Amino acid sequence: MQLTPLHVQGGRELSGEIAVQHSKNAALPIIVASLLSSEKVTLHGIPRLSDVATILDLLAHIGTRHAWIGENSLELHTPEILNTDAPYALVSKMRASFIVMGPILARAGHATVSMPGGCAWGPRPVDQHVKALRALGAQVSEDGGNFEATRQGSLSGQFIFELLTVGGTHNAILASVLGDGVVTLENASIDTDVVDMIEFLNSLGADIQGAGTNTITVRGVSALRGGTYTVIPDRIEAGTFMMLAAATRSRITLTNVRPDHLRAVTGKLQEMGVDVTEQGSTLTVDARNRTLSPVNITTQSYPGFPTDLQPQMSALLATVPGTSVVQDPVYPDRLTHVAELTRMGANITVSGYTQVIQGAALHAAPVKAADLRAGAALFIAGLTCEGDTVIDGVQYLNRGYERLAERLRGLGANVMQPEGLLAAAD
Ligand SMILES: CC(=O)N[C@H]1[C@@H](OP(=O)(O)OP(=O)(O)OC[C@H]2O[C@@H](n3ccc(=O)[nH]c3=O)[C@H](O)[C@@H]2O)O[C@H](CO)[C@@H](O)[C@@H]1O
Ligand SMILES: C=C(OP(=O)(O)O)C(=O)O
Repeated sequence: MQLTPLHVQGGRELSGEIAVQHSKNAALPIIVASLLSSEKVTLHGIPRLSDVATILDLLAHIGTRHAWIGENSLELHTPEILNTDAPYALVSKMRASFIVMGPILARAGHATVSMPGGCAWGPRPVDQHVKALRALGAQVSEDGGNFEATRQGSLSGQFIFELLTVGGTHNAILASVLGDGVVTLENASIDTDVVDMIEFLNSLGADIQGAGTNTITVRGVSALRGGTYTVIPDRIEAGTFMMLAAATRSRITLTNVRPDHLRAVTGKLQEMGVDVTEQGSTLTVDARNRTLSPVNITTQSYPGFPTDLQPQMSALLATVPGTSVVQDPVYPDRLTHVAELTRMGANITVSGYTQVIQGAALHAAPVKAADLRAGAALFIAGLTCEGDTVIDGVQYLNRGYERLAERLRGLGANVMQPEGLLAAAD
């Protein structure tokens, strides 16, 4: 859905407290994992986002009935798998949809899932998902833009991922939970979103060992029961707000945070001279009256600096005098923010996946977000400068940030609400 542009008038200090939403990237696989149980599952801490609406549309096609039972609580029930396919129209909207392959295959014995296609910032392969399922005994073929997976018996055996993949680890675990085989995944992702999905599945009776380590063992069980689970706080939203506080040289307190999930981000902000203090699930970022220093960043898998915060960090560093170098080898083409920040006066030179950023004051300009985190970067940049920054492509922000304009207005941000920004998920 095309939304009217967002108007941001910055150049003022922000202050106050903001509650961080629960994690989009943990919630999506947990919603998908609910497909493995034929009983009712209740999830708390589900952010109201367009990505959540998209995954619920896909699950409705597969056979899930859902009901919102509170602002951020959702009941899901999949008594049986009605359709074993995930069509292009639904998968192409959001790449995370590809992991429905695992649970459909587990419950129905076969699954047809459209190839996910590229993102705004470049290719996002799924070869590791396919290799893992094949190594564990499934047959996977490619036909007419779809992957078709079938299995005769339970999945079993060992797979060593060739690289760390969050989605690949999700998919392989989801395919292995039901049955009587034993699956060992080596070089598996230790990402917080993988750990959260495993804890959810184990709470329904799955037998998955090794969460948070590179070796995950899944012992098949005959069925999962229903249950209730609360999703972890969103470390990417928290990191976005931390960078917003630093870029606007403000003091902001974030609640509903897991500071232990944000060590790489906190460390870099401290290295820049930002004061970050933790107290339980609260984190205060203070950049008032400070001269910030440039830093170098290289993205990595968790617990390294996340690629999902690279554009926001680039926007912050574009305001910090001196030379910073930002490298994103995880997604080398994730650079759609650069041309738009340049329209706002940023001095960024790109070579491969490396940005060399010479910090300077930015100025307002009309800009366009081409993806979710690029949109967040432009939002941060707009809040650092006076004048009217008009951000087009607001629908991307709705993918990942719940009621962003309204919540930031609570911190004193001057953001005009475009029509439709609240109506993200139903
Ligand atoms: C919905 C969700 O949770 N999305 C996150 C998830 O995406 P996603 O799970 O898709 O990302 P992966 O962790 O799989 O990708 C990491 C790296 O592995 C590569 N790769 C991945 C799979 C594969 O089969 N082959 C392959 O080469 C990718 O191109 C990338 O370079 O983790 C990314 C990396 O932290 C984040 O940017 C996304 O926001
Ligand atoms: C890129 C993201 O999500 P996805 O993997 O669904 O594209 C993100 O959350 O920043």
